[in-house]
Amino acid sequence: MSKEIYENPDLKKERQNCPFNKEEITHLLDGGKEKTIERKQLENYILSDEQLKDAVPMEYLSHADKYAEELRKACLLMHKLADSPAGQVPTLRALMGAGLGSAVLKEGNPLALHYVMFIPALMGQGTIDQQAKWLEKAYNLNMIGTYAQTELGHGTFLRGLETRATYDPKTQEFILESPSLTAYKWWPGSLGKTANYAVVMAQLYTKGKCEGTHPFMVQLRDEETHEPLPGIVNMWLNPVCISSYIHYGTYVKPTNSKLSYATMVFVRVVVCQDVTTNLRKAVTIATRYSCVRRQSELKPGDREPQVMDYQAQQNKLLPPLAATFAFQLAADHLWNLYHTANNNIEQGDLELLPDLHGLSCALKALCSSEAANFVEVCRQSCGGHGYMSCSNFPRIYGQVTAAETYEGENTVLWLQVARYLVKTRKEQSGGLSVKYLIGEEKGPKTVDTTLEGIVKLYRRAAVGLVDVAIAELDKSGRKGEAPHDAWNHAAVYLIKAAQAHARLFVVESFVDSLKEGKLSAPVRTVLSQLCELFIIYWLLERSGDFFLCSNLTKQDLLLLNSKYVELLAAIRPQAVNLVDSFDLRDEVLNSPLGCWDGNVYQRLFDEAAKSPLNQSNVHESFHKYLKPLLKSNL
Ligand SMILES: CC(C)(COP(=O)(O)OP(=O)(O)OC[C@H]1O[C@@H](n2cnc3c(N)ncnc32)[C@H](O)[C@@H]1OP(=O)(O)O)[C@@H](O)C(=O)NCCC(=O)NCCSC(=O)CCCCCCCCCCCCCCC(=O)O
Ligand SMILES: Cc1cc2nc3c(=O)[nH]c(=O)nc-3n(C[C@H](O)[C@H](O)[C@H](O)COP(=O)(O)OP(=O)(O)OC[C@H]3O[C@@H](n4cnc5c(N)ncnc54)[C@H](O)[C@@H]3O)c2cc1C
Repeated sequence: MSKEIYENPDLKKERQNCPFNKEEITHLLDGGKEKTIERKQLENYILSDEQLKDAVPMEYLSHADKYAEELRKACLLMHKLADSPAGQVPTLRALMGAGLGSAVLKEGNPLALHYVMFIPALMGQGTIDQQAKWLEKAYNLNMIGTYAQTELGHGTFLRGLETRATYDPKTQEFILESPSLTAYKWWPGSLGKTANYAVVMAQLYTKGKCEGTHPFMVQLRDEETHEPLPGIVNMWLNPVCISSYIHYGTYVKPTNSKLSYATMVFVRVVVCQDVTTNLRKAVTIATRYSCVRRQSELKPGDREPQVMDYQAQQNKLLPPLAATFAFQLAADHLWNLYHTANNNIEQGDLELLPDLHGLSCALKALCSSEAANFVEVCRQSCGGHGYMSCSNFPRIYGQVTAAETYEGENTVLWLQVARYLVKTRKEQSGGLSVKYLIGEEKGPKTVDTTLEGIVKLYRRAAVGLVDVAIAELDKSGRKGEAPHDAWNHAAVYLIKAAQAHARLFVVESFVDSLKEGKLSAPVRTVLSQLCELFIIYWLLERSGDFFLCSNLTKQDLLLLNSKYVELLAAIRPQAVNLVDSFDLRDEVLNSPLGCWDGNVYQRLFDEAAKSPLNQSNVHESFHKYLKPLLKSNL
């Protein structure tokens, strides 16, 4: 007799009469029906392997045991990738895209940097010969690499890195050295115990001249014993300059000194997708739990309502739900720009490089910071149970908030965006993705609160805030301030302008995707509601920018507020169906609060029972410490 599959009655009711085809949204997010099939096959291939499951919850292991257990699973995962019917590279991309790795490697993947930075650095910076020598070895996992750039004393300011690579024309070798404690490479993932090679970013010195930071391939450990090579602590020998610019002893400048930063640009593009995947998990957990959880009294005397029926809860969860679609579509646009720009760069055409740098910095900073804020709101929306480690919110939050710092600390990236915007606006040239900055915004300044009208408001804010920042810079200049002081004293305005530009890109991506997309009417309706909700939400959150740069009035704002709460009520009935469309398996969500069947309380109880402290009624520490205290009559 087939076991009756439990489904929480409230969730069951939420799923009845769904007005749209969930699979259509799943396919949209996956990039098509075929991609969904591939993803599901990969999920089955990975998640069905009993050896990839944790014998005990990771939180109860020691630091060293956690490392060993994650390394065991990571190595097994790599074997599965290599044996994957879909091929190693497509499977890896699918694994990363689906956020599957973190479903298996809950404390972090000791081999992630090998795939996310080491191999991309070889592919993006290595010469043909170097790629022939190392890429196959790296793909075959005959070497494990990392990307060692950050030092104890420098992470942001790459021109300040202290690690030196001095070219010796006699031996035609580079001598790498860490001249001081602050020069020690610090933070690179896998560097401590796992990697035996690294791409090391160092200042290249040749003929007594510093030619700036360049990537070097360095062997860190013996391939057999894994012992660190002699002198590895503060002196490295025999590194090889990747994409060598040393030709017969002479340094040949690259066409653009920032091409050595290319790996970071790639990862910033990847991070946008990764934080969106994590946000989808958090929103799914919080939404399902909010429809299972009944609490308090809405109508006196009535049954306790689902907490999702409180407008306050909808205000917490529906904007992040909408954001998952907005960020996914923007990340897709950025990924396409990345590919176009990269193909052009390979042909020597660098025209799109500034756009790619500006946009990748903008979107990485925006998506990571917004996702971190939204994940925290999702956690808080689940009350005490959201605080538990098993809810998975602490881990998801740790992953998205790290992205606010790594791959370029967000403030620093915002200032990079501002530099690009000011230059584009002042020079009235270039700026593929900021064409609105070239020439004047045409048309009347009257405000209409249609979708198109709201997008125009975002454009006015984006160009207006750049002009405000430029006015500040010019004012400081007129007072005789040096450009670097004027820049520093305008930082607040510059960052606001950069953020407004990033939000405009996300808003336009969302609106344009709905215009272009071949969507059924029911899907278009619900996604249009989410789009309108999200762009009004952001406008209300930052209304000051719009008051400053457009003719927005108090009446307009009150009208938009009313529209916003109407949209909350309109979308509320579809919240569970929308998160179901993400098609995230329970093993990927890894949270008793977010499981598909809504059997929350039993699963919470089962999780608690796994704690070592719950394996006996009285822990041994009672007899050692508490009992003597109780008897001590202090
Ligand atoms: C850019 C800097 C801040 C400043 O650099 P400079 O000082 O050299 O430049 P200037 O500011 O003077 O500008 C001069 C000029 O150059 C232009 N410029 C600058 N950068 C670029 C660039 N990249 N490309 C093109 N052009 C550039 C700039 O616009 C100016 O132009 P104009 O003169 O015309 O105005 C620089 O110092 C910098 O980048 N700092 C940040 C350092 C950084 O980013 N470090 C990162 C280290 S690596 C790291 O942190 C790794 C983190 C871990 C990564 C893991 C990612 C995981 C992602 C998800 C994967 C999931 C896989 C698993 C899935 C699962 O498990 O489920
Ligand atoms: C989880 C994690 C994984 C990492 N993995 C790697 C890795 O694999 N490889 C690697 O090389 N690195 C790695 N890093 C390091 C990471 O890249 C750096 O921490 C990051 O680039 C920030 O640099 P920083 O630590 O020097 O911060 P700092 O720049 O020192 O930041 C401190 C403060 O100074 C401010 N600040 C700095 N410069 C400016 C400026 N010009 N204008 C205004 N404010 C400024 C910042 O905004 C910030 O508020 C990792 C970091 C983390 C957290």
